Formats: sequence, C-alpha cells, structure tokens
Amino acid sequence: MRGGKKTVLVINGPNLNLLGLREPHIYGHETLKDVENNSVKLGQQLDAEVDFFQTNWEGACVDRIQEARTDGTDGIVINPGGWTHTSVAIRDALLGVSIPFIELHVSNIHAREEWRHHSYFSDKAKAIIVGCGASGYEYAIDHVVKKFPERSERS
Ligand SMILES: O=C(O)[C@]1(O)C[C@H](CCCOc2ccccc2)[C@@H](O)[C@H](O)C1
Repeated sequence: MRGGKKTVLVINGPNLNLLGLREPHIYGHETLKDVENNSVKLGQQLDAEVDFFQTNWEGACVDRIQEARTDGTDGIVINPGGWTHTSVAIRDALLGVSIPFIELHVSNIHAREEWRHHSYFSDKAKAIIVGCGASGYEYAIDHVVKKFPERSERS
C-alpha cells in the first residue's frame, strides 16, 4: 500500500520498448507507452497506484524488484520478455522479496517455438496471462488490485 492505495508494479523486460514498432503480427500495434497510459488510467479507475518499469538490463531489473520490497508494492505484473526462458537471477529476485506476481506475455508462448514453452517463472506465479495482447496488462492489474492481499512489510 502507498498513500492508502493498493500498489501494483508493472515490469517489462528486454526489447519490450519496441512493442508496437516491430513484429506487429505477433505483438500487436499498441506501443509500450500506450500500455503504460492505459495501465495508469485503469489504476485511477480502481483507486490504485500503478508503477511502470522497463529495462533492457538484467541487473537493473533485479534492483527494481528488490526496491519493491520496501516501497509499498502489493503485487507485481511482470513480462520478463526473453528473460522468461533464461533468467534464474530474476526468478530468485522475485522469490527473495516474497511479493506475489503475475507472469504476463503479449503472445501465446505455448503456440510458438518449443523453446518458448519453458518459463523460469510460471511455477511460482500466482497467475499467468498469455495471448491476450496488450489487454493482458489490464486484466493482470485488475486481478492484483481486486484479489491480491495488502502487504504490510516495509523494511
Ligand atoms: O509474448 C511476450 O510478451 C514475450 O514475453 C515477448 C518476448 C519478446 C520481447 C521483445 O518483444 C518485442 C516486441 C516488438 C518487437 C521486438 C521485440 C519473447 O521473447 C517471449 O517469448 C514472449
């Protein structure tokens, strides 16, 4: 909670800054800025705080997740991008802060190449949303706000 409001952190991993600009037949035409704007607007409608973070650097992602342990974050929505299939470090960071999270993918990774079918996050995620395009971010935020418990830990 921050300022008396449920607080959701949305994290996007590498190359998702190109969302809507490349491979629209796979990832759609909405840009990451569109997603951020829609997410913040939904937060206002739900009387919640939505923080938005994107990085191409794995260590910066770990640092942002660790920061969430003490900044009032109640739940995380993460699209790990390519790290989905490679990153034990980010899995460890999520488990280390003990913040419930939803794993999100714009595309349906289970209908794509075999190597995309494995995720280092799915077995620990509270929920997984795939294949809903940019709308998935709003579904995930709504779920965190309405279904995830408030966290009291601040230290
Ligand atoms: O479907 C998803 O959201 C993914 O997380 C996107 C990742 C790709 C992130 C890069 O996204 C781009 C978007 C537009 C243009 C280029 C890359 C991919 O490696 C995962 O398997 C599934």
